[in-house]
Amino acid sequence: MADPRTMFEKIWQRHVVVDRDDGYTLLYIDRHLMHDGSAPAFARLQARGMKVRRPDRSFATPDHYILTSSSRPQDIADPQQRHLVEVIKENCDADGVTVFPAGDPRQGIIHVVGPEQGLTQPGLLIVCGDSHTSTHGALGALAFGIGSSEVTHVMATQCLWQRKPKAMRINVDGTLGEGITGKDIILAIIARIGAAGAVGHVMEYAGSAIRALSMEGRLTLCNMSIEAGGRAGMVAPDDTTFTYLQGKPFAPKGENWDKAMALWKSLPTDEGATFDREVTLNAAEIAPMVTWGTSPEDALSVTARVPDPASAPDQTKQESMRRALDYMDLKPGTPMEQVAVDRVFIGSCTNSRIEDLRLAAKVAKGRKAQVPAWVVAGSGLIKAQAEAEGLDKIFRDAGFEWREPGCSMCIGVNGDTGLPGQRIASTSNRNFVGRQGQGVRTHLVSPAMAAAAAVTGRFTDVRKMLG
Ligand SMILES: CC(C)[C@H](C(=O)O)[C@@H](O)C(=O)O
Ligand code: SF4
Repeated sequence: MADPRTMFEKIWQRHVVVDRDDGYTLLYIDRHLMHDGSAPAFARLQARGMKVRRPDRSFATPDHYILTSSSRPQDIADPQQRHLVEVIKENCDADGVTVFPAGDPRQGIIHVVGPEQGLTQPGLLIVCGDSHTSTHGALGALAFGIGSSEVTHVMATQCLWQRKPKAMRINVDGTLGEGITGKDIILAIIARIGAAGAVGHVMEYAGSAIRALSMEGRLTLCNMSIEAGGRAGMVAPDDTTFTYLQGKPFAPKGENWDKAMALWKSLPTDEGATFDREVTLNAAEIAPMVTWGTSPEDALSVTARVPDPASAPDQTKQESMRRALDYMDLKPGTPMEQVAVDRVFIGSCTNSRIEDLRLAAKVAKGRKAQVPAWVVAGSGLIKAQAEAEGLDKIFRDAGFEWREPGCSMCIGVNGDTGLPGQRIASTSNRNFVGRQGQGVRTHLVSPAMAAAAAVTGRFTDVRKMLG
């Protein structure tokens, strides 16, 4: 029998065009996903008189610069941003690339749209000029972010030079408590291994708690692999994956489905395959998580207290903790549940899918938001589905704002920002200094925890509010 291989190894090998002596490998790309930020890469391609080589393998939608107050690009006040949103459609149309433009019901955040359209499939090699491309690994694809010049390279050649990453497995065994989500798992993982804990590695998430996760939960988990420094995140395809994919617009049909299934079932890591590193967590020990600092690794249970820099192992760490606490305006020893929030944001490619909105609505139902709270669905289709289920009404009745799909306040390059000094409970993936606006203090939480913060005005253990 052949040597046991990891899922990453199997997918990597299927895409090797050539191995070069200097350690670089030319890989064939199955899917190239693009967003409005890919416009400069397109311009470079055009400057060389070239067109997209495989338009049938390329897909785009505007997300970063789109407004969430209106889906009409004409309403974007900043001419440069309006140009990015409009030109991606023009470029795609000119080269025959499928695009879901502003105003199209399928438009949304590219990492939400890919899986939703069935473009993301097990065994595929997927790239996009965006670090959160790791999201797509939730379906058993190998998916990673690339730089802008690499985007042009893929447009021109459908290939990409890469150094082979190492493989790491994160095992999460046991049963999650009620109200604990994929977001809490990934924050617990990053708190454990650190924001650089997986640098140079592809992370495979395994174990009974991962198998029990829905597709949405797995997408959240893989989305934040990059926040642990991982090159990619993956979950082996199983019945959850197949059920999710079946019938999606770009999923294989009929005989092709059966063929695809045969391949997909061969992808999971073989028994006895070895990883460069393994980490194990117990799902039962994971509480609703909240970040206190300015890195996703600064995460702890909502029942904990703001940590004391004096307890840090070395001086460098002590100083960085002090800086973070200063920016976040938090005092060591304060119970997280006593920290009041000024705003709430439910959205982003981490947590804007239907299950996220259902969970947040369950907490918001019959209660009243104490602070401004936004709900931004990840795509037009999710927004429509939520409306069909009456979730928008639950949110509106509870005083939440229901907006158009896009990256929105996850990054704030689109006008959706907080005010200096505001503290935001956010379902996004980055709590960096200034990420949601100058001087804004971001705390990463799950959609359930965000809704709980909205209706209580402070961080509240959502377990007390469910059931
Ligand atoms: C703008 C884009 C390139 C960037 C990324 O790579 O992730 C953004 O999506 C982000 O989340 O910071
Ligand atoms: S939602 Fe946020 S993290 Fe995701 S692609 Fe947009 S800006 Fe990046």
